[in-house]
Amino acid sequence: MIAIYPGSFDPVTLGHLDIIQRGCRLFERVVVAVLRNPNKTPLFTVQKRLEQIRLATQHLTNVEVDAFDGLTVKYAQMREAQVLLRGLRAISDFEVELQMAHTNKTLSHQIETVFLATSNEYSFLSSSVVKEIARFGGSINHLVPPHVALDIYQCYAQNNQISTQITTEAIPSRKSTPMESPTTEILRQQEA
Ligand SMILES: Nc1ncnc2c1ncn2[C@@H]1O[C@H](COP(=O)(O)OP(=O)(O)OP(=O)(O)O)[C@@H](O)[C@H]1O
Ligand SMILES: CC(C)(COP(=O)(O)O)[C@@H](O)C(=O)NCCC(=O)NCCS
Ligand SMILES: [Mg+2]
Repeated sequence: MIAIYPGSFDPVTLGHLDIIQRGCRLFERVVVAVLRNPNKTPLFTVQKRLEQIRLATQHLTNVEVDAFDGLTVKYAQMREAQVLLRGLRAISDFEVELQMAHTNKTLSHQIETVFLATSNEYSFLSSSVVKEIARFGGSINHLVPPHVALDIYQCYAQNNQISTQITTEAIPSRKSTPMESPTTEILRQQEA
């Protein structure tokens, strides 16, 4: 069975990765699908988010990472997937997720939404929380993969939104120069 795990992933967190890893044990294939959403102003481009997720999931053999636009169920049909995989953290998620699942059911009766409950340690974690902590100089090393932490710090540094108040322990050791993209650099090193 093929499952689509759709979302914004701006950026991918350890909470998302936990859902992906557990999904991989349940389904033959998990397609992490990043929505190209013209209504949102994300921190990272879709291309960058794809790179971040690919690097973070490269140890998983049955994961694919892709971008899509339009309706999620149409994308799922195109990929011949039977399941939409989503995570649930709290009641607040439940309301939105249930509405989404019901809407999707009206659009395609064949496709089932499957929810995985968040793991305890990630129940508070969201991409927004990560960005907020980083913006104000806190450490995010326990919340996202190292290459994503570098990307975020770099992004805020470039935007002058992060200040000298970032403590050195908040920033993982880095080899790249400030203007380079750490994720791209890591991918390049691995391809070499
Ligand atoms: N910590 C987590 N545990 C379980 N599921 C999660 C977690 N974080 C996100 N998800 C799930 O991943 C899917 C994609 O979520 P999304 O890309 O909106 O991430 P987010 O962390 O909620 O980001 P944002 O703060 O931008 O809303 C949703 O189903 C969401 O419920
Ligand atoms: C992308 C997403 C799954 C929400 O992702 P998010 O949890 O990252 O906000 C949802 O907005 C979506 O499916 N968008 C595509 C448009 C669509 O299919 N809408 C109908 C279902 S609400
Ligand atoms: Mg969300």
